[in-house]
Amino acid sequence: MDFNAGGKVADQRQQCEAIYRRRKPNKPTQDVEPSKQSCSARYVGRVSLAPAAGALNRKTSWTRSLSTRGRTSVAVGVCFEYHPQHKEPKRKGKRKGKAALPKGKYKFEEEKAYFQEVDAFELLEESPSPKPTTWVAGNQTDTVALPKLCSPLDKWLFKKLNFTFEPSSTLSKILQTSTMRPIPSEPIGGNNLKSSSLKTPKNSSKVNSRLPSAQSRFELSLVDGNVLETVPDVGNDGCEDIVASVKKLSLASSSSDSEDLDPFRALLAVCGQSVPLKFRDVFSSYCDLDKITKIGEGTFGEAFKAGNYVCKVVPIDGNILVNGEVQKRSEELLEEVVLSRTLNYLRGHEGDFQNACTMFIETIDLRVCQGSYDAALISAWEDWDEDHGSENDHPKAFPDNQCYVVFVLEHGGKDLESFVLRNTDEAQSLLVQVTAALAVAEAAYEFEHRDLHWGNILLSRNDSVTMPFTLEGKQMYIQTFGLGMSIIDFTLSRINTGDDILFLDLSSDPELFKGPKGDKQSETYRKMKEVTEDCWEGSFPRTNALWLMYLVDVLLLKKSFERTSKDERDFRSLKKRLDKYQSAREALLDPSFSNLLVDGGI
Ligand SMILES: Nc1ncnc2c1ncn2[C@@H]1O[C@H](COP(=O)(O)OP(=O)(O)OP(=O)(O)O)[C@@H](O)[C@H]1O
Repeated sequence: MDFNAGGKVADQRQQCEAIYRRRKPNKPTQDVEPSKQSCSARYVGRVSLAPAAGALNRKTSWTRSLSTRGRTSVAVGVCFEYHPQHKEPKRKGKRKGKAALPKGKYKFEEEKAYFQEVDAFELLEESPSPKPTTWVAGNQTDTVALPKLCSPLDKWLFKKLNFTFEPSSTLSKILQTSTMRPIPSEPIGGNNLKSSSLKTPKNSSKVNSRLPSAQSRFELSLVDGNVLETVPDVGNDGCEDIVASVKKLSLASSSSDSEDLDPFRALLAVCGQSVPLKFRDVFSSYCDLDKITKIGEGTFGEAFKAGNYVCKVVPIDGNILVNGEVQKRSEELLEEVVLSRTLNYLRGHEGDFQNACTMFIETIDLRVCQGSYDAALISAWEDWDEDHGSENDHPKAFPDNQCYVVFVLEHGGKDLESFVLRNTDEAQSLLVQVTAALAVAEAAYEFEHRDLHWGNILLSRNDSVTMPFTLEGKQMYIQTFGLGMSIIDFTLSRINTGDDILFLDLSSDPELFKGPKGDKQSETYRKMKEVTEDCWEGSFPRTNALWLMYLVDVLLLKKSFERTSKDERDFRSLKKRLDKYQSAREALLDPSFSNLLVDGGI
């Protein structure tokens, strides 16, 4: 490749220390009078409590790992129950919230020294991450200004009452395809499709996605109208009455009584359930419970490996703080579901075959669970904590009535932060894969990821030589050198589903843009703000190019792999050119990528 060409307050602070570990150090404390706190603070006003005394000590990059991708906000309302959790002190020398460090070739000392150097130089504090504000669904044609921070479901209701008297067509579509059920324990890429589920011509995708997935079977079967026939026995308790549930929901949605539009019920319906399940019902579909292992954690999610899949467990709607954060609400999850389902369509099973790729993580299934954490999950959580030192609260704190959404995802491998790249070939392929994925999603859905930091890019090794994708009708292949890449975490992403524009209004999260000067991730948020002029509903594919520039920086500054000084010069000149591109689509035309792209001849 030739790159040259191209609380509450004071009395509670002490207790708060245990659960506000992720807060940024060195931030001025913003105390809030109890009188000013209210339930609505959960959505609109976010209140900072004093950071833990220990947190005032500057963290090193070495311990910052997860925090950079965590959220910093703390929403406090009088309406939450306060449940302080007493975690045991971290084991010395462990990286908090980190995936296992690669063994063997991993140059631990070298990378540690590098991080220390970086800390001394540029990273004065953690990059702030977005607050979990509510999703906003806009509509290109609506001229009526929507309130800024109302729930998507409210907006759906708003639109229904004022415009169409129908639920959002995006949500309707999702409801129509609410039951995606993988066959339990089937290996990824298994090919035992049932003939009944293959009747639709929509399966004739031009895209050679890796292999037909379990999910496609269910989506296809839904197109056939065989929903109940093809739903296997997975967690049957909760989904006996899927159709009734969905019907009930649509009836509710045509009523003018907003109380009928219970977002939790909508979420259940979207997940093809009428009642929440128990964890063991869901997990036992994928593996023996004693085989569950934890593989990662985020501010909101605990990620467990179950068979060949990853189950990300996100607590919802509860009143206790989890990992220092107010829990996400059903309506927020509804939007995330719509977004991840929409990206699933890119896999070529449905819809726009002009644009297709398999580089966005596949959402295999979505489930709503209720209850305290299962013993098997607690045991997996504790094992991981023992090995890695969890930054999250111990899940035994969850009460019996706690609800969760379980995202059953394709296993995408390790995140770029912990993955050890071997050489320049792999690094270049990674860049081309990310660029192509963004280009495809831009073309299909005006997609912008808006938070593509190194924790949100997953990598794995396989025996592939190329990776296919289709961009604006043209099929292409990327040379992979055996590296597979998947993009995760669409919390900040913006997408135009064709019916709705889904985006997170980052103007309501000023902290996001106050990260340390010189920190590449923080600078990228700031550059996005410049580009969008803080108007986050609009389409600004340039933000994708900004994250590509960030990625080049990460490869140059934070990853060590076999490379020459010419390779480094080439990366630097690529970065300069990326600065001129207005989108990932433009970036994909960069001459330096051409050697890794093979025309599929279509
Ligand atoms: N599909 C997957 N395959 C492999 N690992 C995964 C997968 N999904 C999540 N993980 C692991 O779990 C971690 C947490 O996941 P994720 O970032 O989605 O959680 P989150 O709570 O949304 O994070 P954030 O703190 O950014 O909000 C990831 O960094 C990754 O290590």
